[in-house]
Amino acid sequence: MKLHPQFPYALYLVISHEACKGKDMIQVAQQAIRGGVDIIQLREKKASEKLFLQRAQQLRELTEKHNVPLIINDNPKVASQVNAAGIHVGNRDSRPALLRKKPYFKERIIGYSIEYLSQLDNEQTATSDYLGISPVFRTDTKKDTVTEWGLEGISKIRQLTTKPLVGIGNLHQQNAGSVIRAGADCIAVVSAICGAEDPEKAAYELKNAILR
Ligand SMILES: Cc1ncc(COP(=O)(O)OP(=O)(O)O)c(N)n1
Ligand SMILES: Cc1ncsc1CCOP(=O)(O)O
Ligand SMILES: [Mg+2]
Repeated sequence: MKLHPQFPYALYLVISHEACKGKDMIQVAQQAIRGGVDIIQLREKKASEKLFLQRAQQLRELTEKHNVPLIINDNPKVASQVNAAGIHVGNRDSRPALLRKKPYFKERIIGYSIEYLSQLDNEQTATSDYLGISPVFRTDTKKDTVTEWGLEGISKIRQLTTKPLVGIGNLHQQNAGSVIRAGADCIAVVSAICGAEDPEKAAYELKNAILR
């Protein structure tokens, strides 16, 4: 597979304390980096702002050491407080076009979730650096979703935009290759790595399935 020049990452870990199910989140992230994860998003939907910030700071130390970009989900304040590489937002969050006007986000990565085809024509998509195809397949990790895009949805979106496409939602070693072949540039996972017995091995095998 060929990496997208504007988003040269193939395997994207979306992590939270909760998804690690009792394991230490920083250790899971460290193992995942060893296994080949290229970029990490911290997605804390239930933590207080204080805990979110603490976890973001810990993850930032680790990712900085390994030169892995850290993306913060939803929260621009936490992103700038930890000097993150960027932010991921959806339709119920801060708008990419408004974020882009803030000095902090001028040169940072902004990811935007695609839930409706009509979003491809909006200003938010135009100002974003990558699009999350959300979800590719229905998943228990995020239940408030709209469109289950499937492989056909990815192919369709691929024909309509040259933006980097990140597939997310119930992706694992067995379907990662087909998601890339359908037109995605990158695979994002929560459970396939955070919930794995051996996160390093899970990341390594996923990476191989993507690059094969
Ligand atoms: C890479 C990636 N793609 C999509 C999402 C979903 O974002 P959003 O629609 O804002 O939903 P929440 O994650 O906030 O529940 C994502 N986080 N990452
Ligand atoms: C954050 C997010 N956005 C769309 S699906 C999803 C969760 C993906 O989790 P999993 O990889 O466990 O299916
Ligand atoms: Mg969001």
